[in-house]
Amino acid sequence: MTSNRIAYTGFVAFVSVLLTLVVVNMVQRSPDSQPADEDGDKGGNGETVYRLDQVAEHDSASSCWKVIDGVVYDLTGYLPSHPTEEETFTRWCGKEATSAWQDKGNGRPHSPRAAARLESYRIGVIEGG
Ligand code: HEM
Repeated sequence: MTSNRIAYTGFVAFVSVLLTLVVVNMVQRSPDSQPADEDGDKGGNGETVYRLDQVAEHDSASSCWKVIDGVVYDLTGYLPSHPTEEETFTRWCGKEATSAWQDKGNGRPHSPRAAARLESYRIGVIEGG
């Protein structure tokens, strides 16, 4: 009787551990089951992949996304800090802005300090980019 009970307890413990492992495995394997931001799809490396038409919806000072070198940045929060008149910065919101970033519209590249700033606004990559 006692050995039966021990066997039963052992069996229940075994099944519990097994179930826990199965559940943990399922949760780890399905990052896609979490909703992606703004309709973006999760790419292979876990970064959100956006299409240009999704970026194009964020074309104003109230929501300003730009694509630079295939990377998507949400620069809404940076806008007030940019050291030019607002329009210089906002005219590129919602757009592919690599060339504007590279030459500032005046032929001069941004500084390494500016490039470091940029990285903190990264939200994903562009589809096929
Ligand atoms: C993509 C469109 C952009 C345009 C057209 C643009 C243009 C300019 C212009 C005209 C200046 C001032 C003049 C000069 O320094 O030569 C400037 C300076 C600056 N911009 Fe931008 N900018 C853009 C995006 C950005 C972004 C995304 C950041 C950072 C997140 C940034 C950070 C800075 C900083 C820190 C400066 C001061 C000078 C420097 O460090 O290079 N800019 N930008």
